[in-house]
Amino acid sequence: MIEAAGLTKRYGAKTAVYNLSFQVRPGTVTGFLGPNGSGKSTTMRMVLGLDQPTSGRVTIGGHPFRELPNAPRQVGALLDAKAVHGGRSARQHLLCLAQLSGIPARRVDEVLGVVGLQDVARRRSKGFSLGMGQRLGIAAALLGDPQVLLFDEPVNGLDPEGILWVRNLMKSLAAEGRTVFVSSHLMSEMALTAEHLIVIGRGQLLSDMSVKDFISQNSADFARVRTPDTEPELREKLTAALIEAGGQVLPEQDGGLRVTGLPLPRISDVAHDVDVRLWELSPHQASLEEAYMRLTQGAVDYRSTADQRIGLHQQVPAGYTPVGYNPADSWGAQAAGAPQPGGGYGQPGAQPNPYAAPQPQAPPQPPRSPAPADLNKRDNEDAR
Ligand SMILES: Nc1ncnc2c1ncn2[C@@H]1O[C@H](COP(=O)(O)OP(=O)(O)OP(=O)(O)O)[C@@H](O)[C@H]1O
Repeated sequence: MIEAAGLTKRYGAKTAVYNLSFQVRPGTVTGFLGPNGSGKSTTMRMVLGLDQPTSGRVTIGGHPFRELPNAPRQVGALLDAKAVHGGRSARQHLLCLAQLSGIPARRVDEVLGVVGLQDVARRRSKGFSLGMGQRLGIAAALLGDPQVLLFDEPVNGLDPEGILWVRNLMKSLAAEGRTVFVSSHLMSEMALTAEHLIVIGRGQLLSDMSVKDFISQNSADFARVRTPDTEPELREKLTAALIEAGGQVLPEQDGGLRVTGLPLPRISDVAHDVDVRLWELSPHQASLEEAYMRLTQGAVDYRSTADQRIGLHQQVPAGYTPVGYNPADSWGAQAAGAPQPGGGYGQPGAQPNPYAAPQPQAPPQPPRSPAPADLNKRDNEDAR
């Protein structure tokens, strides 16, 4: 098990990870999701002892990585697939790693077979495609047959067949009882691969729950309604009547309406009562990708100016406390120098929120906006 409590990392003035607490359990694939720059790699580097936390603590099986006896046999990781000596062949690269960790050479051939690189094992890795490089990185992670595996964006550069292969590999490793922690910025991919999700934004925990719970909490049902395009006033009339009847109504880009809070028959009755004809009345479910984008939209560092114009830009609200694992119940409360675990911003004992101060370069923030119309394209296309 991987356990983080109050994990914080600052690089000078930049807070990359803030007060992060979570557990990654054996026997399941845990997806680690967040937009670009949200702190996934920094967190993984701290798990692996490659970066020292500014405060807080992270352990594997109860020990900080650097104190693990024979760490390469216990923990395998793919962090940067390009971190390979390009002049060496795939086999030589793995042999060097194996020798450093006292792993027998026959294991090198085994893992080359597992990742499907046996036929190119003697080719220099500098000629490898991005996907082949990812496979070599995965082979290196598997070398010590470890119980704990971390993969940072393992499907980067892989073709659909490669993506499916990684997905099945992660699941089979977890089914063998291993702890599998996989980062991605793609909700759709994680929904197919992981059973548990840890979502972060700007280094902070946004959500920590099973994929099943994430779906049921975030994939709200809604109705799509369209009135005749030729009579725009009917749309306005129906909107007012539906709101009057207790529904929430959002306009969609194609002229339709997204209605929540009213069952379909009631919407039909309301339309009939105000004498509005309908061209469409259909049930839908918000996609998982949309739910993820809504969750993280306040925590995206890099964004198209077009997105800003349509009001997608929000800050993580001050005082926001994610629902999830609270390490105050275990050893987290004792972590040396750790901020009060579980203390959200604005709570007693919490460190000052580094994100609460207005960002000087940030554009003016609109109030929390309804679901942006352009996200509705994936209606009824639940990623699962
Ligand atoms: N060595 C460093 N020095 C300064 N800032 C850093 C350093 N490493 C990371 N950061 C910053 O910390 C933040 C988190 O970066 P990190 O690479 O952990 O995010 P990420 O979620 O892995 O992003 P991506 O999905 O783009 O790989 C970013 O703003 C990044 O610029």
